[in-house]
Amino acid sequence: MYQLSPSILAADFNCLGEQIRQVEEAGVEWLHIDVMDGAFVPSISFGMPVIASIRKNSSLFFDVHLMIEEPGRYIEEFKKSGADMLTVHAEACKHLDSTLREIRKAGMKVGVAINPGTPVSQLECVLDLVDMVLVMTVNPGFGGQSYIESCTGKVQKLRKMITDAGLDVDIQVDGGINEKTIDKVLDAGANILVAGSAVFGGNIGENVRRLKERMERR
Ligand SMILES: O=C(CO)[C@H](O)[C@H](O)COP(=O)(O)O
Ligand SMILES: [Co+2]
Repeated sequence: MYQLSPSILAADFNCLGEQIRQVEEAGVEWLHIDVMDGAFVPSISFGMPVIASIRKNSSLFFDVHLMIEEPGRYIEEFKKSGADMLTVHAEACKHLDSTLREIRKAGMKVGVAINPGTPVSQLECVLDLVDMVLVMTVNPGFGGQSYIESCTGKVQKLRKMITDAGLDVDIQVDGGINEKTIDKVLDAGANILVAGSAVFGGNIGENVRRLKERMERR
């Protein structure tokens, strides 16, 4: 299964509902929602009230990327706001195993993310608890950054780890994904692609069509 998950961090918040409607109309099924706390990452974005508000008018799969310290504190609140999946950073959880189990128990899909400086070996003990691993391909905190080349090898390694373990886990990549970088991440084994600037910069429908076309060739 391949999915394009547009990151609303790059959307125009003055007409957020309308822009989400446009990606939905262009045939996207997932929406990437970046929550930042100003502690785990330098920047602050938005939280549950915004998610609850956009939930009212969208049936997209809400893929919520939590760039917050100790996200285990807010699992129920994110569930109530309408999240379908919570992805937490391995670096942000003191008790990663129990946080991942709690997300599952709350009835959501489970994701774990790693920063560019974190090796994939760190995930070995939790791979069987997750539906998806998010390999950050930029340092988290801001949209519009350039893809970090060393992350391609991490995706390859992770795909091998998952296959060798006989598991069915999605690999998401996030940061600097565009028409120039899309083929190498797909070749490396990623199947869920986040794109912010490459979707919301310019003609949304046309951007989605071009990126999806590259994924559908696989
Ligand atoms: O998690 C993120 C930043 O921390 C965003 O999802 C990411 O930056 C997407 O933006 P772009 O496609 O413009 O790089
Ligand atoms: Co993100």
